[in-house]
Amino acid sequence: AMAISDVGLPGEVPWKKMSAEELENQYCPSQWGVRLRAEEALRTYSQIGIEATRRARATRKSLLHVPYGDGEGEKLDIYFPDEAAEALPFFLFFHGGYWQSGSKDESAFMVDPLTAQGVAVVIVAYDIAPKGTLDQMVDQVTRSVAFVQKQYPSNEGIYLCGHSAGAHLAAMMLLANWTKHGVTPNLKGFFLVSGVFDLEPIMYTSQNVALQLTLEDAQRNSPQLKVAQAQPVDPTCRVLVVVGQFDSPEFHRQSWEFYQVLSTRNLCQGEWKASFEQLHDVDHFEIVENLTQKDNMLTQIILKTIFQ
Ligand SMILES: N[C@@H](CC(=O)c1ccccc1NC=O)C(=O)O
Repeated sequence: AMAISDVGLPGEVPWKKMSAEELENQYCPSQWGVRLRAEEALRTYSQIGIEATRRARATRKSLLHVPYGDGEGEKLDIYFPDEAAEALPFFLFFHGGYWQSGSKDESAFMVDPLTAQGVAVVIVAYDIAPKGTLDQMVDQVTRSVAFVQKQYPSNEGIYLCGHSAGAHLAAMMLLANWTKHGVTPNLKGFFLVSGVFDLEPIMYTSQNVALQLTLEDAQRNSPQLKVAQAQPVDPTCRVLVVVGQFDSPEFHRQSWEFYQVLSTRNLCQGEWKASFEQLHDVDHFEIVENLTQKDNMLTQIILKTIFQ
């Protein structure tokens, strides 16, 4: 089969040497599970998310469908710990689904174990494609973070977590210009779970039918290309890049290369306090499904980071 492109240095951009079919497969997470077949893996993920959300809404104090902007899709859900407190850490979650599926209403996976330890959890909705463009989604996520800071100015830290496409949106917040939002959020940590940080290969997959990314869109929205020029907001802010053992080689490469660029001393002084973790025995979906469990490795890493 024809390679997508023959330009680029060999070894540096392995995806450019792949056939269209191979690239499609590398960027189809449900093909890589070891326990369930594709449709079953997606159905299980959705069922666990729906059940966790039902439970969170039934058992936790919450504010649901709170508008963070004027748009119909600009809503977020806040779940609170049982004990009222003035100052809480806030954990914001951005769901995945390749910027074209998923919703906040089936993504409250981590609410139970985090609120039980005194963390407020915010599940953020954004306008997925084709309604929303990538630039609009990045702007919405930026405004959702600014909104939480404005509503809870005495928060004990804002932690951003995203999965897959949501990890991309969270990573874009490393580049945000907060001055035009009238507030600097108290960002203390990023948890980037099985993310995509260089969007160019996505252009050559079926995902781009809905996304319609041009090369300029992809480059402008690729934290992999832009983060070296960004200023760390707070030198103590941690960035954890995590990928599942059974994520595809391309997902492993995306996470590893993003961690590498974060750990490289950059032009604007300093570097991010980044770490990299490959989580044992989980695929692209189990890595998030397991956040419903308090004794899960990633849940423990998140709690340790928040309460260190
Ligand atoms: N169509 C994709 C679905 C997918 O990628 C996905 C689904 C739910 C949550 C995250 C996902 N991936 C990245 O955003 C697949 O079959 O794997």
